[in-house]
Amino acid sequence: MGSVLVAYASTHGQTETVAEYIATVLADRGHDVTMKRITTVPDKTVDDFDAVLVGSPVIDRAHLPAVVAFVERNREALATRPTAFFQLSFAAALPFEWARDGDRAWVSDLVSCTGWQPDRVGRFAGAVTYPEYDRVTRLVFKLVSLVTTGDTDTTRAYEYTDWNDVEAFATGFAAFVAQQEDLERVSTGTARGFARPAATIAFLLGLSGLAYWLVVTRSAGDRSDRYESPTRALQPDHGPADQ
Ligand SMILES: Cc1cc2nc3c(=O)[nH]c(=O)nc-3n(C[C@H](O)[C@H](O)[C@H](O)COP(=O)(O)O)c2cc1C
Repeated sequence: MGSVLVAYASTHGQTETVAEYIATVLADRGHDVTMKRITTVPDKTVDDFDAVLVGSPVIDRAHLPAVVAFVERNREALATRPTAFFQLSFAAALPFEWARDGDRAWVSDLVSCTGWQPDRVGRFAGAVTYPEYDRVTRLVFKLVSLVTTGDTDTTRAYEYTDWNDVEAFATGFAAFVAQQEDLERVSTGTARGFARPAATIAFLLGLSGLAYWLVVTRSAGDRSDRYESPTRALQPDHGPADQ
C-alpha cells in the first residue's frame, strides 16, 4: 500500500480531529500515513508521498491562508498523484440550500484560485466551540445559531460532524489510492513484461541482418571474383578490339 500525507490546518481542533480519524481509517486499510500541520510541512515533502490529503476549516468565508499557500506552492506535485481535499464549516451543518451552495462555492474558489483539482472532496460539518471563542465570535455564533440550529448555550461546545460521512470519504479515498497503485503496477509491469520479448526480437532481427549481410553481400563479392562477366569473356584478352 502507499504512503499518504495528511496535511491540515485547524484553529480550534475539529479539523485536526477529523484529520486524525481519516488517518486512522487509511492506516487500517494498510496505507503508511503521515499526519502534519500544514505549516510544518517542508518544501518538496509532497514528492515523497504516493498520495496527499489536505484539510482546512472555513474561517470568515475562506480556507486558512496557510492551506491556500501550501496548495499553490505544491500545485505541480499535487497534480501528479492521487489527492483529496476536505473542509469543515458551520454552513455544512445547516439544512438549507443556500448554506450548501456557499459550502460548495468555497471549494470551487480554492480550485479556481489555485488550479488544483483534487480527485476527491469531502465537505463536513464542523463544531461550534463557544468556550474557546473570544467575546465577539461567541456573540456572532450565538446570534446565527439563534436563527439556524438553536444551539445557543455558550457554556458548551456543539459538534456537528457526521462521522459516517468522514468514514465514507476516508474509505473511498483509501480504495482510490490502492486502485491507482494497482493501475500503475500493472502498467509498469506490462512495460517490463514487453521489454524482454522486445529486446529478444530486436536481438534476433539484428542477428538476421548480420547473417544476411554475411551471406548475400559476401557471396555477391565471391561471384564477382570467381566469374567473369560474359561481355568481358567475349572480348579478346589482348589489345583493343577495333585496331
Ligand atoms: C472565527 C470563526 C469564523 C468562522 N467562519 C465561518 C464561515 O465563514 N463559514 C462557516 O461555514 N463556518 C465558519 N466557522 C465555523 C468553522 O468552520 C467550524 O467551527 C470548524 O469546525 C472550525 O474548525 P477548526 O476547529 O479545525 O478550526 C467559523 C469559525 C470561527 C471560530
